[in-house]
Amino acid sequence: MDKRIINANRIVVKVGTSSLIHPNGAVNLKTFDELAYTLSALNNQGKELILVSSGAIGVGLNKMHLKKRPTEIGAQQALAAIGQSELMTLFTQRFDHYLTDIAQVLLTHDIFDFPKSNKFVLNTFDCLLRDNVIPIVNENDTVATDELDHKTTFGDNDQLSAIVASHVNADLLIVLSDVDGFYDQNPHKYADANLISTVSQINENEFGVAGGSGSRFGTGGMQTKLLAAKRMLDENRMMVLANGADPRIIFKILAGKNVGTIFQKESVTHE
Ligand SMILES: Nc1ncnc2c1ncn2[C@@H]1O[C@H](COP(=O)(O)OP(=O)(O)O)[C@@H](O)[C@H]1O
Ligand SMILES: N[C@@H](CCC(=O)OP(=O)(O)O)C(=O)O
Repeated sequence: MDKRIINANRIVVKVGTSSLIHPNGAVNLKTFDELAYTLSALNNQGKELILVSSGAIGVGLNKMHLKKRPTEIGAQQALAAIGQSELMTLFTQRFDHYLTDIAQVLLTHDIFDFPKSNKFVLNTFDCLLRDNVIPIVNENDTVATDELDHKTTFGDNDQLSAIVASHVNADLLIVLSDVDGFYDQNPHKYADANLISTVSQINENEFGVAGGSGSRFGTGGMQTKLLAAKRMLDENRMMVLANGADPRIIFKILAGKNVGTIFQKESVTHE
Protein backbone atom coordinates (compact mmCIF):
# COMPACT_ATOMS: atom_id res chain seq x y z
CA MET A 1 0.00 0.00 0.00
CA ASP A 2 1.33 3.44 -0.92
CA LYS A 3 1.32 5.60 2.21
CA ARG A 4 2.03 8.79 0.24
CA ILE A 5 -1.20 8.33 -1.72
CA ILE A 6 -3.27 7.38 1.30
CA ASN A 7 -1.96 10.38 3.19
CA ALA A 8 -2.35 12.79 0.27
CA ASN A 9 -4.18 15.84 1.54
CA ARG A 10 -3.90 18.48 -1.18
CA ILE A 11 -5.09 16.86 -4.38
CA VAL A 12 -5.52 18.23 -7.90
CA VAL A 13 -7.98 16.26 -10.06
CA LYS A 14 -8.05 16.84 -13.81
CA VAL A 15 -11.00 15.63 -15.85
CA GLY A 16 -10.90 15.60 -19.64
CA THR A 17 -13.57 16.35 -22.20
CA SER A 18 -13.71 12.66 -23.10
CA SER A 19 -15.05 11.89 -19.61
CA LEU A 20 -17.59 14.74 -19.53
CA ILE A 21 -19.05 14.50 -23.03
CA HIS A 22 -20.52 11.36 -24.63
CA PRO A 23 -19.15 10.37 -28.06
CA ASN A 24 -22.51 11.54 -29.50
CA GLY A 25 -21.79 15.05 -28.19
CA ALA A 26 -24.28 15.05 -25.30
CA VAL A 27 -23.29 15.93 -21.74
CA ASN A 28 -22.39 12.89 -19.63
CA LEU A 29 -24.56 13.65 -16.59
CA LYS A 30 -23.41 10.50 -14.79
CA THR A 31 -19.80 11.70 -14.76
CA PHE A 32 -20.77 15.18 -13.59
CA ASP A 33 -22.82 13.72 -10.76
CA GLU A 34 -20.29 11.13 -9.61
CA LEU A 35 -17.49 13.66 -9.79
CA ALA A 36 -19.45 16.12 -7.64
CA TYR A 37 -20.34 13.35 -5.19
CA THR A 38 -16.77 12.06 -4.91
CA LEU A 39 -15.11 15.46 -4.49
CA SER A 40 -17.78 16.60 -2.03
CA ALA A 41 -17.31 13.46 0.08
CA LEU A 42 -13.54 13.99 0.14
CA ASN A 43 -13.98 17.68 0.91
CA ASN A 44 -16.17 16.72 3.88
CA GLN A 45 -13.35 14.42 5.05
CA GLY A 46 -11.08 17.46 5.18
CA LYS A 47 -9.07 16.92 1.99
CA GLU A 48 -8.12 19.99 -0.04
CA LEU A 49 -9.28 19.58 -3.62
CA ILE A 50 -8.79 21.51 -6.83
CA LEU A 51 -10.63 20.35 -9.95
CA VAL A 52 -9.15 21.19 -13.34
CA SER A 53 -11.96 20.62 -15.79
CA SER A 54 -11.95 20.69 -19.57
CA GLY A 55 -15.20 20.53 -21.46
CA ALA A 56 -15.98 24.17 -22.29
CA ILE A 57 -15.71 23.61 -26.01
CA GLY A 58 -17.46 20.22 -25.81
CA VAL A 59 -20.37 21.70 -23.85
CA GLY A 60 -20.41 24.73 -26.18
CA LEU A 61 -20.65 22.49 -29.25
CA ASN A 62 -23.57 20.65 -27.67
CA LYS A 63 -25.33 23.88 -26.74
CA MET A 64 -24.95 25.30 -30.24
CA HIS A 65 -25.99 21.98 -31.85
CA LEU A 66 -22.71 21.68 -33.72
CA LYS A 67 -21.33 18.29 -34.66
CA LYS A 68 -17.68 19.19 -34.99
CA ARG A 69 -15.17 21.66 -33.71
CA PRO A 70 -14.70 24.71 -35.98
CA THR A 71 -11.17 25.20 -37.28
CA GLU A 72 -11.11 28.98 -36.87
CA ILE A 73 -9.52 30.01 -33.55
CA GLY A 74 -12.04 32.81 -32.88
CA ALA A 75 -14.94 30.41 -33.37
CA GLN A 76 -13.36 27.94 -30.95
CA GLN A 77 -12.81 30.69 -28.41
CA ALA A 78 -16.42 31.81 -28.80
CA LEU A 79 -17.59 28.23 -28.23
CA ALA A 80 -15.39 27.95 -25.16
CA ALA A 81 -16.92 31.18 -23.82
CA ILE A 82 -20.43 29.83 -24.43
CA GLY A 83 -19.59 26.41 -23.01
CA GLN A 84 -17.68 27.59 -19.92
CA SER A 85 -20.70 29.24 -18.30
CA GLU A 86 -22.82 26.20 -19.14
CA LEU A 87 -20.10 23.92 -17.75
CA MET A 88 -20.12 25.85 -14.47
CA THR A 89 -23.93 25.71 -14.37
CA LEU A 90 -23.74 21.94 -14.63
CA PHE A 91 -21.14 21.76 -11.86
CA THR A 92 -23.03 24.24 -9.65
CA GLN A 93 -26.21 22.15 -9.92
CA ARG A 94 -24.47 18.89 -9.05
CA PHE A 95 -22.24 20.30 -6.27
CA ASP A 96 -25.24 22.15 -4.75
CA HIS A 97 -26.94 18.79 -4.44
CA TYR A 98 -24.06 17.66 -2.19
CA LEU A 99 -24.00 20.99 -0.28
CA THR A 100 -20.54 21.87 -1.59
CA ASP A 101 -19.42 25.33 -2.64
CA ILE A 102 -17.39 25.74 -5.81
CA ALA A 103 -15.59 28.61 -7.54
CA GLN A 104 -14.48 29.24 -11.11
CA VAL A 105 -10.79 30.00 -11.66
CA LEU A 106 -9.69 30.70 -15.23
CA LEU A 107 -5.93 30.65 -15.77
CA THR A 108 -3.33 30.78 -18.51
CA HIS A 109 -0.29 28.51 -18.59
CA ASP A 110 2.12 31.39 -18.04
CA ILE A 111 0.24 33.14 -15.24
CA PHE A 112 2.58 31.77 -12.56
CA ASP A 113 5.61 33.20 -14.39
CA PHE A 114 4.60 36.71 -13.34
CA PRO A 115 5.45 37.23 -9.64
CA LYS A 116 2.46 39.49 -8.89
CA SER A 117 -0.08 37.30 -10.67
CA ASN A 118 1.50 34.22 -9.12
CA LYS A 119 0.98 35.68 -5.65
CA PHE A 120 -2.63 36.69 -6.38
CA VAL A 121 -3.53 33.31 -7.86
CA LEU A 122 -1.99 31.41 -4.96
CA ASN A 123 -3.75 33.72 -2.46
CA THR A 124 -7.04 32.99 -4.19
CA PHE A 125 -6.47 29.23 -4.00
CA ASP A 126 -5.45 29.48 -0.35
CA CYS A 127 -8.55 31.48 0.61
CA LEU A 128 -10.88 29.15 -1.30
CA LEU A 129 -9.33 26.00 0.17
CA ARG A 130 -9.34 27.48 3.67
CA ASP A 131 -13.09 28.11 3.29
CA ASN A 132 -13.74 24.55 2.00
CA VAL A 133 -14.63 25.82 -1.47
CA ILE A 134 -13.55 23.65 -4.38
CA PRO A 135 -11.88 25.73 -7.12
CA ILE A 136 -12.77 24.56 -10.62
CA VAL A 137 -10.00 25.59 -12.99
CA ASN A 138 -10.02 25.80 -16.76
CA GLU A 139 -7.73 27.54 -19.15
CA ASN A 140 -8.95 31.05 -19.94
CA ASP A 141 -9.51 30.12 -23.56
CA THR A 142 -10.43 33.64 -24.67
CA VAL A 143 -6.99 35.02 -23.86
CA ALA A 144 -4.85 31.87 -24.06
CA THR A 145 -1.89 32.29 -26.36
CA ASP A 146 -0.18 28.91 -26.02
CA GLU A 147 2.12 28.01 -28.83
CA LEU A 148 -0.04 25.20 -30.11
CA ASP A 149 -1.62 24.38 -33.41
CA HIS A 150 -4.53 26.74 -33.20
CA LYS A 151 -6.11 25.21 -36.29
CA THR A 152 -7.26 22.16 -34.42
CA THR A 153 -6.62 22.80 -30.80
CA PHE A 154 -5.60 25.35 -28.26
CA GLY A 155 -4.94 25.13 -24.63
CA ASP A 156 -4.02 21.99 -22.80
CA ASN A 157 -5.41 21.25 -19.40
CA ASP A 158 -3.18 18.23 -18.80
CA GLN A 159 -0.16 20.47 -18.50
CA LEU A 160 -2.15 23.23 -16.81
CA SER A 161 -3.18 20.74 -14.11
CA ALA A 162 0.49 19.86 -13.55
CA ILE A 163 1.43 23.55 -13.39
CA VAL A 164 -1.30 24.14 -10.80
CA ALA A 165 -0.33 21.01 -8.82
CA SER A 166 3.24 22.20 -8.78
CA HIS A 167 2.51 25.77 -7.63
CA VAL A 168 -0.03 24.86 -4.95
CA ASN A 169 2.40 22.19 -3.72
CA ALA A 170 -0.11 19.38 -4.20
CA ASP A 171 0.58 15.92 -2.80
CA LEU A 172 -1.04 14.20 -5.75
CA LEU A 173 -2.33 14.86 -9.28
CA ILE A 174 -5.09 12.57 -10.54
CA VAL A 175 -5.82 12.73 -14.27
CA LEU A 176 -9.12 11.17 -15.35
CA SER A 177 -9.54 10.25 -19.00
CA ASP A 178 -11.38 7.74 -21.20
CA VAL A 179 -8.72 5.02 -20.90
CA ASP A 180 -7.77 2.87 -17.91
CA GLY A 181 -4.25 4.30 -17.84
CA PHE A 182 -1.08 4.50 -19.90
CA TYR A 183 -0.63 1.58 -22.32
CA ASP A 184 2.32 0.30 -24.32
CA GLN A 185 0.36 1.41 -27.41
CA ASN A 186 -2.90 3.28 -28.03
CA PRO A 187 -5.62 0.92 -26.71
CA HIS A 188 -8.20 2.51 -29.01
CA LYS A 189 -6.14 1.43 -32.00
CA TYR A 190 -4.55 -1.82 -30.84
CA ALA A 191 -6.65 -4.46 -29.09
CA ASP A 192 -3.54 -6.17 -27.69
CA ALA A 193 -2.27 -3.04 -25.90
CA ASN A 194 -1.11 -3.66 -22.32
CA LEU A 195 -1.72 -1.37 -19.37
CA ILE A 196 1.45 -0.20 -17.61
CA SER A 197 0.68 0.07 -13.91
CA THR A 198 3.78 1.95 -12.72
CA VAL A 199 6.02 4.40 -14.55
CA SER A 200 9.07 5.77 -12.76
CA GLN A 201 10.71 7.64 -15.61
CA ILE A 202 9.56 9.13 -18.89
CA ASN A 203 11.81 9.26 -21.92
CA GLU A 204 11.62 8.78 -25.69
CA ASN A 205 10.26 5.23 -25.30
CA GLU A 206 7.22 6.41 -23.39
CA PHE A 207 6.65 9.40 -25.68
CA GLY A 208 7.09 7.04 -28.63
CA VAL A 209 4.01 5.01 -27.71
CA ALA A 210 1.87 7.96 -26.65
CA GLY A 211 -0.50 8.97 -29.41
CA GLY A 212 -2.89 11.85 -29.89
CA SER A 213 -6.45 12.26 -28.76
CA GLY A 214 -8.84 9.35 -29.22
CA SER A 215 -12.08 11.28 -29.08
CA ARG A 216 -13.70 13.89 -31.26
CA PHE A 217 -13.56 16.45 -28.47
CA GLY A 218 -10.40 15.72 -26.48
CA THR A 219 -7.30 17.62 -27.50
CA GLY A 220 -3.97 16.58 -26.09
CA GLY A 221 -4.15 12.80 -26.10
CA MET A 222 -1.46 10.87 -24.23
CA GLN A 223 1.42 13.17 -25.24
CA THR A 224 0.24 16.03 -23.03
CA LYS A 225 -0.60 13.62 -20.16
CA LEU A 226 2.99 12.33 -20.29
CA LEU A 227 4.31 15.90 -20.29
CA ALA A 228 2.23 16.53 -17.17
CA ALA A 229 3.49 13.30 -15.58
CA LYS A 230 7.08 14.20 -16.44
CA ARG A 231 6.75 17.50 -14.65
CA MET A 232 5.35 15.69 -11.60
CA LEU A 233 8.17 13.12 -11.64
CA ASP A 234 10.82 15.83 -12.04
CA GLU A 235 9.45 17.45 -8.86
CA ASN A 236 9.18 14.11 -7.08
CA ARG A 237 5.39 14.38 -6.98
CA MET A 238 2.95 11.64 -7.88
CA MET A 239 0.41 11.43 -10.66
CA VAL A 240 -2.21 8.76 -11.27
CA LEU A 241 -3.86 8.38 -14.66
CA ALA A 242 -7.16 6.50 -14.43
CA ASN A 243 -10.47 6.02 -16.17
CA GLY A 244 -12.94 8.84 -15.49
CA ALA A 245 -16.01 6.86 -16.63
CA ASP A 246 -16.82 6.50 -12.94
CA PRO A 247 -15.02 9.22 -10.95
CA ARG A 248 -15.65 7.29 -7.75
CA ILE A 249 -12.47 5.50 -8.84
CA ILE A 250 -10.77 8.33 -6.91
CA PHE A 251 -11.79 6.59 -3.66
CA LYS A 252 -9.93 3.46 -4.81
CA ILE A 253 -6.87 5.48 -5.79
CA LEU A 254 -6.78 7.17 -2.39
CA ALA A 255 -7.19 3.79 -0.68
CA GLY A 256 -3.93 2.75 -2.35
CA LYS A 257 -5.55 0.20 -4.68
CA ASN A 258 -3.80 -0.77 -7.86
CA VAL A 259 -5.87 1.12 -10.44
CA GLY A 260 -4.73 3.00 -13.51
CA THR A 261 -1.12 4.02 -14.00
CA ILE A 262 0.84 5.54 -11.17
CA PHE A 263 3.72 7.81 -12.10
CA GLN A 264 6.13 7.98 -9.20
CA LYS A 265 9.89 7.93 -8.73
CA GLU A 266 10.23 5.08 -6.25
CA SER A 267 8.32 1.87 -6.77
CA VAL A 268 5.94 1.29 -3.86
CA THR A 269 4.00 -1.94 -3.39
CA HIS A 270 0.25 -1.73 -3.77
CA GLU A 271 -2.21 -3.66 -1.63
N1 LIG B 1 -0.22 4.79 -25.09
C1 LIG B 1 -1.48 5.22 -24.87
N2 LIG B 1 -2.16 4.81 -23.76
C2 LIG B 1 -3.42 5.24 -23.51
N3 LIG B 1 -4.13 6.09 -24.34
C3 LIG B 1 -3.50 6.55 -25.46
C4 LIG B 1 -2.15 6.14 -25.77
N4 LIG B 1 -1.79 6.77 -26.92
C5 LIG B 1 -2.84 7.53 -27.30
N5 LIG B 1 -3.88 7.41 -26.44
C6 LIG B 1 -5.16 8.11 -26.61
O1 LIG B 1 -5.28 9.16 -25.65
C7 LIG B 1 -6.67 9.37 -25.45
C8 LIG B 1 -6.91 10.22 -24.21
O2 LIG B 1 -6.61 11.56 -24.49
P1 LIG B 1 -7.77 12.66 -24.83
O3 LIG B 1 -8.64 12.16 -25.94
O4 LIG B 1 -7.08 13.97 -25.03
O5 LIG B 1 -8.62 12.60 -23.51
P2 LIG B 1 -9.06 13.70 -22.44
O6 LIG B 1 -10.21 14.44 -23.07
O7 LIG B 1 -9.46 12.84 -21.29
O8 LIG B 1 -7.89 14.59 -22.14
C9 LIG B 1 -7.22 7.96 -25.38
O9 LIG B 1 -8.59 7.93 -25.68
C10 LIG B 1 -6.37 7.20 -26.41
O10 LIG B 1 -7.03 7.09 -27.64
N1 LIG C 1 -9.98 24.54 -22.32
C1 LIG C 1 -10.52 23.54 -23.23
C2 LIG C 1 -9.91 22.16 -22.97
C3 LIG C 1 -8.60 21.86 -23.53
C4 LIG C 1 -8.17 20.44 -23.14
O1 LIG C 1 -7.08 20.25 -22.61
O2 LIG C 1 -9.07 19.40 -23.34
P1 LIG C 1 -8.86 17.87 -22.86
O3 LIG C 1 -7.80 17.22 -23.75
O4 LIG C 1 -10.21 17.24 -23.03
O5 LIG C 1 -8.45 17.91 -21.43
C5 LIG C 1 -12.01 23.32 -22.96
O6 LIG C 1 -12.46 23.54 -21.83
O7 LIG C 1 -12.70 22.89 -23.90
